[in-house]
Amino acid sequence: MCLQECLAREKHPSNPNHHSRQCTDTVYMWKTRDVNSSLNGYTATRADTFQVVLTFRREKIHRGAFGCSRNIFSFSFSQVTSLSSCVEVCRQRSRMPVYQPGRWTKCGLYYITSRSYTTSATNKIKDPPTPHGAATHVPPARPLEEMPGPKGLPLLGNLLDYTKFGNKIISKLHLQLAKDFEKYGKIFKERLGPSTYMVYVSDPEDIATVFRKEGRYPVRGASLPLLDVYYKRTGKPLSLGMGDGKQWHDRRTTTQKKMLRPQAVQLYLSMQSQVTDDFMAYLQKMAEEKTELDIQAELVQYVMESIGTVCFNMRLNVLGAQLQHDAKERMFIQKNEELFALLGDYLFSLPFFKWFPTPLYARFEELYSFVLQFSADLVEKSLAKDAELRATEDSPQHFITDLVKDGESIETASDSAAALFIAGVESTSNSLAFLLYNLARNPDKQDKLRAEVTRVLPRDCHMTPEHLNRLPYMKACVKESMRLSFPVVLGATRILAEDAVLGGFLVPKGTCVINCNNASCLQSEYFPNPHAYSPERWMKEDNVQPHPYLLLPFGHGPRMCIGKRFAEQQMYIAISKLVQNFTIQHTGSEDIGITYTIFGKPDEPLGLTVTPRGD
Ligand code: HEM
Repeated sequence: MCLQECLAREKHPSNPNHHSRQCTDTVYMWKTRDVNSSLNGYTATRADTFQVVLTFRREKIHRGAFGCSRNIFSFSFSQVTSLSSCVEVCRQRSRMPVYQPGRWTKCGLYYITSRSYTTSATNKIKDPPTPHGAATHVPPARPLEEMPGPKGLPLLGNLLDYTKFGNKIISKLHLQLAKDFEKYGKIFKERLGPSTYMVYVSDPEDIATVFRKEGRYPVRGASLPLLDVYYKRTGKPLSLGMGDGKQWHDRRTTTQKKMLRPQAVQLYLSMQSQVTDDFMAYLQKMAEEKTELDIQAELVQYVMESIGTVCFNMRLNVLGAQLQHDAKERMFIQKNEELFALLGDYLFSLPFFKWFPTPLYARFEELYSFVLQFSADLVEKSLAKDAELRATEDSPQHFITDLVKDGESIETASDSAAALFIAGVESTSNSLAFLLYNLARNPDKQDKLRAEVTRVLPRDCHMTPEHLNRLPYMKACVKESMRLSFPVVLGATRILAEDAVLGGFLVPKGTCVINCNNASCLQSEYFPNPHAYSPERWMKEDNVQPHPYLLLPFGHGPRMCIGKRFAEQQMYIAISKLVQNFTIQHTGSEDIGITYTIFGKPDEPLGLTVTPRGD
């Protein structure tokens, strides 16, 4: 029975000449039924208002908890030709995922006639009788070879695109990817070498599928070949976050308990708050003395001090220090920055250095040896200080010693602290710089954030977990800044552990897939007015939340960034205290772009000033 017939049968009980009313509530339990086969065949013909209610269980990523999302959309009948197309429009508008068993719970369908009254009579729409033997129409997945993408050379494929002669220079990769997505759609492939394919995806549903197919020990695929060669040559044991399989997993397990559990990270909150308060005092003093500051450089030193306090449980005293050109700390900052630039440049390059040590490899080794030695010296000092402290204090908090207590060897624990320090400085300082920039460019948002912070956090008070829980707008500001200024050159990459259907193509197990959050984050389909800085998009009161896989700046799943919570906590404290005490202004050029190493950096000085607030 089609809808037209269905409506024609329904008469208002008191006035049989009037067509009705609310036609039906729950049409289908989508958990068990396929949307296309269920809804096709009902053709809407009347120009009445038509509402579709979609309800599904939303998986809250990272926590394993579930929530429910309900969306209602109205159409006139003339806008739709069939219910399935209408439901699909709603689904896309509300950015709900495509139907999956277990995720969808209910799809309700209502009619409100042009006379707009309803009766209690409801009429359940039944499935159209399926002709015997007719198969549900699910288009078969197409082979990977048919997926669109840039044509490559016969043997090399697209490899040369990633050299300095090609269009995929890492520093501006995001711009080329945006063009590719526009040209090929939400998914495209490249060939690296004779038969190795790499697939780029930007649809959040495809991104979710990739994470579901990443396997127990996810493999990133786009590894850092310079590091691989370094560890092979030197024979040193692989550091935290390196290698794959069980070896990677075992190396990470103990450390991750200290870093990703909210309670564990909160233990470091007061240390990070103290460093932040000292930073505020330093900025205040500089303002009083009318000293001009390079805020970006100050942020790097601030993050270094803070992450150093966490990893080594001691102050490095780089905060606000006027570091001499040849000071080891300054050299660490510079060399670490160059190190990440080299790692990024050689992400997809032809690794000649695997076979013979090129000058580039020699430079890399020099830089890496320096930052490792710098961190190892800090570890040594830290352990000596800890031993001293233990003589007087019962159990002072100490990252390395705590890892040892949990079963790590002292060498492994020390190596973890060093690795985290190296990774943490370069990543977080850049994200923080962009956050300040975005707030400076949007004074109304900055004022709104300040109002929230003022309400929740007394001025001379250390940040506590309770304060953090009451600052949703601040968290939205951080999220939105990461959306606009995506912090890593590519979203998380994965080698598929199983075959997957992505964008209608069958992508075989073993293929490297790149989840391009940096592209999806700027698509107007998902984020209306995508270039505007609008933290409100992430606020709970906004009914329609962005799809949970659209923005994953720290990756996702068992291989996600191990420093995520530390980095977030760092940014939360810093930005709350900064807006509370200062007005952040932007005096630089209009639109500052991003240039990528592994991490995104402003491509010119940000031109930020901070002015103390009198209130
Ligand atoms: C804004 C700051 C940061 C961003 C945007 C960021 C981003 C990322 C991303 C995208 C990954 C790959 C995740 C995946 O494949 O799913 C990653 C991995 C990693 N990050 Fe971060 N990160 C940040 C801060 C930090 C900090 C502060 C630390 C250390 C304290 C850190 C240590 C690591 C490590 C060790 C890995 C490798 C994990 C593994 O493979 O097991 N990151 N990060």
